[in-house]
Amino acid sequence: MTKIFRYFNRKQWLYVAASILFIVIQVWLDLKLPDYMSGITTLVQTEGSAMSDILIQGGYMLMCALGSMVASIIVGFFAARVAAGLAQTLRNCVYDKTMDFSMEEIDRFSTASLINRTTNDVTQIQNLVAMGLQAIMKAPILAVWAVVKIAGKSWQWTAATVVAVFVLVVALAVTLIFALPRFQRIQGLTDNLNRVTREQLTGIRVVRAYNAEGYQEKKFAVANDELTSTNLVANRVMAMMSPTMTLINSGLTLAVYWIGAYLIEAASLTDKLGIFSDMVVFSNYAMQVILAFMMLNMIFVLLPRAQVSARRICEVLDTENHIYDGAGVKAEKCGTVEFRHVSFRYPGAAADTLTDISFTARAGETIALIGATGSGKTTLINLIPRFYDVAEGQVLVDGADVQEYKQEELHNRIGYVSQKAVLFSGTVASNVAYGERGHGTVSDGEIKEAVAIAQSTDFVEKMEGTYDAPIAQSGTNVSGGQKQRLSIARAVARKPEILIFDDSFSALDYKTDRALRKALNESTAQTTKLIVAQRIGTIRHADQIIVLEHGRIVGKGTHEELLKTCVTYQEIASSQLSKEELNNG
Ligand SMILES: Nc1ncnc2c1ncn2[C@@H]1O[C@H](COP(=O)(O)OP(=O)(O)OP(=O)(O)O)[C@@H](O)[C@H]1O
Repeated sequence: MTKIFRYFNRKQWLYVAASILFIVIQVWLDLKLPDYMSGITTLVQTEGSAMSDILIQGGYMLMCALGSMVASIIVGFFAARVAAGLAQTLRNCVYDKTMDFSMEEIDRFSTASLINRTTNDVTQIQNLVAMGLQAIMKAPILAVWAVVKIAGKSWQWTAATVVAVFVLVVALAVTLIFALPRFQRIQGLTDNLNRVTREQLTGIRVVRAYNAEGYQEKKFAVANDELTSTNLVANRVMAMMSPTMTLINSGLTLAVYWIGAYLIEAASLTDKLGIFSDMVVFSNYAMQVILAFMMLNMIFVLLPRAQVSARRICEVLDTENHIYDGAGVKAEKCGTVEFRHVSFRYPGAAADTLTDISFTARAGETIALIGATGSGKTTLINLIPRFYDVAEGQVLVDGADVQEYKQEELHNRIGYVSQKAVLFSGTVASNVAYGERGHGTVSDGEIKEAVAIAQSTDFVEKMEGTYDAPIAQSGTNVSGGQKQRLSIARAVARKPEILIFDDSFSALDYKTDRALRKALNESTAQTTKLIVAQRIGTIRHADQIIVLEHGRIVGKGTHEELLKTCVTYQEIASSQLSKEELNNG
């Protein structure tokens, strides 16, 4: 939890210092009240006291109470500012860190957990700081000050207060021992619930089409029940604290008056009044001590959760990113890609996904990757933008190892179209001109040109607002093929040296596929293209086709060469092409 304090900025520390000042003022005013009360008790019991004297004392009490209220409001205001500011800083830090994560770290934490850590966990810290700043600071100041005030009054009363505080501390400790592990589980179970809900909502069409609502509901119910029951146990344990506190509080008042009754009875007539007055004052101070611990109790309700959240946030913030920037490369942008004896294994996997991959794509060439599903095509191209680092060998872009590049420099050389087309909420234009490319922003003309190359002009110009037509989150208001074409337009608009298409033509009809490839070849003749494809038709004119099987290259060459030399390619081709097409190469 203390690690989180390093995220306070100077201004927030100033607010904390100001809060402490106002808390001291508040405690001083609170503890002045019993003094005036003692004065009033004495005045009431003294013969000949004037009413005006009592009213004056009462007026002072009122002023103290009002002053305390104002100080408390000011502290609340500062605490809210500090808490909200810290929450904002933490959200920014976690978000920035997550953005820097490589796929390895994202896979390790899971998307649902990262979202939860950025939102729910940060809120837990915010709540603790908002409440804690008032209570954590006030409680010890109040407790110590009140103890100083009552010390020396009567050892019997002091002993009763010590016993009450001891019982209170034991009750707090027992509660924490039971509740803390449960609060730890609650955060993990919340992640799980988020994961199940997310999965269900993103796959809602499949769920409906397969009448799997019942199955999903059961999955959700299991996650929900587990979270609810853990929550219930933890909260029941915490709920015990409030009556325990009230019991101790009432018990102490009773003890103070009981002891007081004996002391008054045993005292001489002249001392009786003094002891009675002391008793009233002492019981007030003793209440303040208990109040301080009750405040701490409030913190202990929030602290365990916040502690777990702080640990989860720090886990993200302290994670060493496996992929870090290289020193930077000044290599001329020409568009060559070379794999030199590359092997790769996913973290935790038992075997290599790619083994000894070597090939070269020269500037302007089109390299196609084909192979059965799971043969490693996506994995291979993901090594070029350095989504993962190789285990062995080297991936070179423009003659330099990708690990030597600053990631931004590397990504500026690449236009990447992922297997699953991704669009962001915004407009057609904002999606096509997305991101930074290192050589100025994408102009309107370039957007139109890229949309035309991606064979999207027709449907974009039919949309209401054309290039400014809204695109919903994840592109749910355009079709799968339209989404793919806009993703291609986005890559083309970057005008990179290297274009990577990961099975990006799969949702296109044959006519559009052909037209798009023709337009791409004409307008991006100088650009090196790496195309993952399932259809032979998409890649048969590539300069080099690489055939992958179980993560190894089993064939390399042109369509005609592979038809003669590579059995795997022949099998793929014979399943897709007619006899004449096969015979004609
Ligand atoms: N993030 C990951 N973590 C662990 N293993 C993975 C991960 N992604 C892919 N794999 C595994 O690596 C292998 C190669 O997957 P990859 O996605 O590269 O295949 P592919 O040839 O692109 O398949 P497809 O044509 O179906 O897209 C598969 O066995 C897959 O299970």
